[in-house]
Amino acid sequence: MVIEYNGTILRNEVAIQKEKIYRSQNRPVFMFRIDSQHVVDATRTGGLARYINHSCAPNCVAEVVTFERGYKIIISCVRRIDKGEELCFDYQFDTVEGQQKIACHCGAPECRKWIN
Ligand SMILES: C[S@@+](CC[C@H](N)C(=O)[O-])C[C@H]1O[C@@H](n2cnc3c(N)ncnc32)[C@H](O)[C@@H]1O
Repeated sequence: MVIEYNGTILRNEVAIQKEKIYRSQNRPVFMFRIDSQHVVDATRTGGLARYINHSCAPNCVAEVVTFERGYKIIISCVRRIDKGEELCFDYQFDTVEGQQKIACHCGAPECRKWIN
């Protein structure tokens, strides 16, 4: 394990409302989907893991671990990481029809060109 992605677990409906509020306040939004019903909101309560970028050839993986009392998002390395190397994982965003595409700048030879 490298780091835990901390934040507040929200139901979808609440997350949608919160996102609207953050955007109206010009805040960057940091959210991680854990399943079809829940999102971890790291915008106000999150730690450093929220700053981890996407890569199509990542050195880490994000896994959702389910407990009796909730969830944890664990970021683990998938290979040796050199000192000073940026941490990254594959966001595995779903492609949503009509949603604005985000160009990927990971720079990997196998880059898929888009994050979503
Ligand atoms: C959780 S934030 C990551 C931290 C962010 N780079 C920052 O400085 O706050 C996710 C956002 O970062 C940007 N991002 C992350 N990985 C990227 C990549 N490989 N290429 C382009 N943009 C990326 C996208 O705008 C994405 O929506």
